[in-house]
Amino acid sequence: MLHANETMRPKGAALTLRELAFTYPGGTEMRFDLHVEPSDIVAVMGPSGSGKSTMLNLIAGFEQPSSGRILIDSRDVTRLPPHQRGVSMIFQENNLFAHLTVEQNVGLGRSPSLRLSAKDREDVATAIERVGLAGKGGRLPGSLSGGERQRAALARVLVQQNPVLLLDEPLASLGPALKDEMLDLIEELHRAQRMTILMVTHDPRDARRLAQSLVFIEKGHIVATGKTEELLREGAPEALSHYLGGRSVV
Ligand SMILES: Nc1ncnc2c1ncn2[C@@H]1O[C@H](COP(=O)(O)OP(=O)(O)OP(=O)(O)O)[C@@H](O)[C@H]1O
Repeated sequence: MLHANETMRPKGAALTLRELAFTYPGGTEMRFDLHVEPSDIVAVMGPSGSGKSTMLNLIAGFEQPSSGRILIDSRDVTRLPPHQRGVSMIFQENNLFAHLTVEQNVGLGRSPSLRLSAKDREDVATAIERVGLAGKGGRLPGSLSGGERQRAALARVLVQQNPVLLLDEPLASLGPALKDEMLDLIEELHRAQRMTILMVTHDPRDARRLAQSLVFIEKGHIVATGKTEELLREGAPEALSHYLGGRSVV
């Protein structure tokens, strides 16, 4: 369904976290060190409360680290506002403005003031079509299903054309069939745009399906990284095996 073309050309950026430190008021310090190669897809796993969302929020610029650096390719984005980082993020839900149509929500990915050129409008329409929402551009998010709303959020990512995409449990509220469709779509988008992807998931099947690499976080630190298959097999580090319970066996 998707093809890379002139307007949506392949790209991805290396992502590096260097001694990135952050502490919530009254919490203990989290510290992240990570390097992701351009266009890799990385699954981020770990127990509830371990810091997965916090790490993504730091990368996106929604939280500020107390020290350390975030590099996207060789650009230091640590102190840049979110919209200047080249990072898109999709959450579990509430990715769309309820009072704006699908078209407008997607258009925001190109212009925050929705001043769109003819070319922008064309790209918005193409993106909406690519995620399978043709004919639904005039709808408000409230009249879409949960899966369709997540598709609209992906269409916005397409027009943003950022080299890094962060997915914070984007499939968690979807049933199994819809989840599969979304995974297919994410794979297709990745083939077309080659963005570097970090995806938080609690489901080892999602990790296996999409991500070559896996990062395991515990208590605010990355305690294991490696190839997804290897880490998910028996013999994974103790903390990861414990977290996975019986689910690690292929
Ligand atoms: N705004 C906040 N203020 C204070 N503490 C917070 C805040 N947000 C998160 N925390 C705490 O920071 C820790 C890490 O939270 P985070 O949301 O990053 O975990 P997570 O791994 O994404 O969890 P989950 O899998 O449940 O979504 C938790 O102990 C959480 O209670």
